[in-house]
Formats: sequence, C-alpha cells, structure tokens
Amino acid sequence: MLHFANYKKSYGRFTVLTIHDLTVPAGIYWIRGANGSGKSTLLKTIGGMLAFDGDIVLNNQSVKKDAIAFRSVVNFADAEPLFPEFLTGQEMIDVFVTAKQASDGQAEYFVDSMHMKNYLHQPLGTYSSGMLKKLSLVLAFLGNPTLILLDEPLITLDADSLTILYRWIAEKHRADGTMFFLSSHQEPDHVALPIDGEMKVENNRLTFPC
Ligand SMILES: Nc1ncnc2c1ncn2[C@@H]1O[C@H](COP(=O)(O)OP(=O)(O)OP(=O)(O)O)[C@@H](O)[C@H]1O
Repeated sequence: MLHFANYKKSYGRFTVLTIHDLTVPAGIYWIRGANGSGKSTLLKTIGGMLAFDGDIVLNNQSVKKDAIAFRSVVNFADAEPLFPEFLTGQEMIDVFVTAKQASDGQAEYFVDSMHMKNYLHQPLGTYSSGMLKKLSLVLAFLGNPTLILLDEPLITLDADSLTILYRWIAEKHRADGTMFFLSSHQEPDHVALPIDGEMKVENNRLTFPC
C-alpha cells in the first residue's frame, strides 16, 4: 500500500503535481499523461530521488523519515537510462547485486531470459538504446523490492523483449506481491499484463481511478 499525504512537487515557483490524500492498494498500475504532465517527476519523488513537500509512505515506511529502509525496497528504472560508458553491463549488475542483496542466480535468470549474455562483457558506451533499456530493467528487478517504478519501460524495447518484461512483472507480482507503477503513453495491454488500475497525471493532479 502506498500513501500520499499533502504531497506537492514544485520546481521553483512552478508546481507540477499536488496530491492531498491518496492511498493506493498493492497492485500493478499504469500511469498515463501528456508530455510534461509530471509522470517522471511523480516516479522520481516516490523513488526518493527528488525533494518534495508532504510525505509518501509505503507499508508504514516513510520516504522521508525512513529514507534508507524505504530506498532499499523501492527500485526504479529510468525512461532514458544513463550509465558510465567505461563500465560493462556485468559490472553494473555486480554493483546492483551487492547493493540490493540479490539472491544467488537472480541476475542470471533475468539476463538469460532477456538474451543479454553475449554482450554483457562489452563497455556500456557500445550499447544501443534498447540494450541499455534492457539492462536498466534487469537492475530494477534485482533484490526483493516491495515497489518497482518503471518510467516508460516500453520505449526502445522490441516485441519479444516486451513480452518477456510483461512476464517478469506478472511473475514478480504473483510470487512476492510486488507493487508496480509503470508510466507510458501507450494504451495498457490488459491481456498481457494483469493491471489493477490506471492513473492519469493531468492539470497538476493525479486521477485515480480513471
Ligand atoms: N529539473 C527540472 N527543473 C525544472 N522543471 C522541470 C525539471 N524537471 C521537469 N520539469 C518540468 O516539470 C514538468 C513535468 O516534467 P516530467 O518530466 O515529470 O513530465 P513527463 O510527464 O514525464 O513528460 P514526458 O511524457 O514528456 O516524459 C514539465 O513541465 C517539465 O518542464
């Protein structure tokens, strides 16, 4: 369960989003909104990456009061991931396996199923945008997160990889009850993904359900 209390995010004098009081039950949620409406801003504040007014509480853990514990169970994949170009994919995975205390074999499962093994030894500066996207998604699934935030996970993914991603989400939610927030400009695929609700960021507000 995720709770927003007196949430307000502004950049200087420009208020992007206000959420007075909202409780979202555990589930898989699809977030829509026009360009510049505030989807990335919302996900980054939930992930504890941007300062904001008010509070966000995940199962009794506040992003502000319990920042370290909160961050350890919330994983985030950026819309356009940027990594150090001199590191290899495997080195990034090794860092996240340690930081997120991933279990033995967890990273290998995701790498194998996304067919990434034969380029993981290459420096990230040589990766295509789709290869970077797949790496960022693997990193977001490592460990035992309570909430996974995926900002525009569909962009640059080929059709086969999208099917695999949807399978990961459904499996993780079913096995561990992991909550998901996905932002996208596309219509949700209710057949491929067991979506519990849709949200819309519009006119500085989050509409739920919409
Ligand atoms: N660092 C920043 N400083 C100032 N304004 C910002 C900053 N980041 C975002 N904004 C503004 O906040 C608003 C929301 O941006 P955000 O990136 O969250 O939108 P979005 O819904 O994710 O957009 P898109 O669909 O185009 O990715 C926009 O008006 C944007 O210009």
